[in-house]
Amino acid sequence: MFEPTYTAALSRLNTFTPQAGRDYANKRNYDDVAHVSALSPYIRHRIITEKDVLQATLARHSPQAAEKFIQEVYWRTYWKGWLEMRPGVWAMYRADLQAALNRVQTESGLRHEWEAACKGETGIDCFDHWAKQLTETGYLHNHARMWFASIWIFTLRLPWTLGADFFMRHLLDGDPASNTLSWRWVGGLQTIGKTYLARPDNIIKYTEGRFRPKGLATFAAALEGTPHPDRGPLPVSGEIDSNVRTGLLITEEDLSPGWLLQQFRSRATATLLATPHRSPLAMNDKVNKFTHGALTDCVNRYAEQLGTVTDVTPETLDAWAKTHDLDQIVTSYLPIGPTRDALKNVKLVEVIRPYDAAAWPHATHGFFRFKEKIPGLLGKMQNKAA
Ligand SMILES: Cc1cc2nc3c(=O)[nH]c(=O)nc-3n(C[C@H](O)[C@H](O)[C@H](O)COP(=O)(O)OP(=O)(O)OC[C@H]3O[C@@H](n4cnc5c(N)ncnc54)[C@H](O)[C@@H]3O)c2cc1C
Repeated sequence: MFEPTYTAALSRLNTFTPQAGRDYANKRNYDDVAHVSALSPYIRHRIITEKDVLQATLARHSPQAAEKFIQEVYWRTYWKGWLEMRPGVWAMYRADLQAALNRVQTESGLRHEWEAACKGETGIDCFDHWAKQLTETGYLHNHARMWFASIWIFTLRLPWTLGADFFMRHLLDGDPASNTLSWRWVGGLQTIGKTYLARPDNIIKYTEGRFRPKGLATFAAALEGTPHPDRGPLPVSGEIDSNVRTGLLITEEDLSPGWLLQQFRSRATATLLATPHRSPLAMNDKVNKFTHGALTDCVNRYAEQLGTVTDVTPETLDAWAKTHDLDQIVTSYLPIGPTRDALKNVKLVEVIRPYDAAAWPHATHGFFRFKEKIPGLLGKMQNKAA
């Protein structure tokens, strides 16, 4: 269903764009991929960027007509900015997940229920269907993700971190900010006291009667958790020194390095995948293949500007830089998440895209406040290179 190439991303964008106006606003909540873009695996890895998607949308629709779709694209941006200012939430998720996985090792009842949920063997037919759809295709509609997370937390009463990890292992678009914070939102940890309850009438309506679940939780009491850490400063973009020997690092966080290559000449390029670090457990091989294929496609697209290309690991990156006699390694900013964690001991010049730099400072509170800035952000975006 998802070919990991720029050509496939562009083709999907072109096919979807005519629908990004009223059709999307009216039908996007139906659990049917025909009414949404299915662009997330591409945008997540910046095979095409948020800016590409927004510009294509605005070339076809007015900002008013495509308001809903534009807002959805900005949800990703908002979540990323929010997490950048509270990196402790990601660290807490990873620690709580490890604790939940330890419980799975020692508590056979929990292990049994967790395995049944992951295999789609709970007896709740819609939930079982989505579990299988996710593991088989690497994609779920947004509404299905919300219902699934809600049933996981409030009906099956499983630890939310295990559910978030299940998504991270199988989603082609598995994203530390969107995934962690959406699961927290469903469980009532993100917007304090506000939970999301999956209701049978809503599922019947938006699956057009395919599912009529019985026995779902009728009440969703917010989970208890540590309060949000205080908001910290945003990261500052690195400055490229154009007088020294420079290499480029490409990671799965940004597979459109053209905007960086306009700023310096790369003597050599290193490529690094941190996909296996998305979970302490084994990743679905479809996810590994998707990021690997997308990285190969990126290298082929930019081959003439990259110099010698070498696959590296966090452990071999320094040695690679020495071999090529580099003074600096430039990369697109690594957002909070597994790639950043894996490279925490390596000195890099991380450059933040102007799109992110303009939007992230507004992710201070809830999305409601953020979305008021969207018209201004769209205006700024048109004048910036990336
Ligand atoms: C529990 C849960 C977990 C999620 N985990 C992830 C994840 O790991 N990775 C991920 O990319 N998205 C995640 N989402 C957000 C959202 O479900 C997906 O981005 C969306 O379903 C992707 O499908 P699409 O491209 O067809 O979306 P469309 O409806 O076509 O939307 C267009 C684009 O807008 C962005 N977008 C839309 N809705 C959201 C949203 N709620 N939050 C953030 N961005 C959004 C995506 O980039 C998407 O490609 C999660 C949502 C929930 C409720």
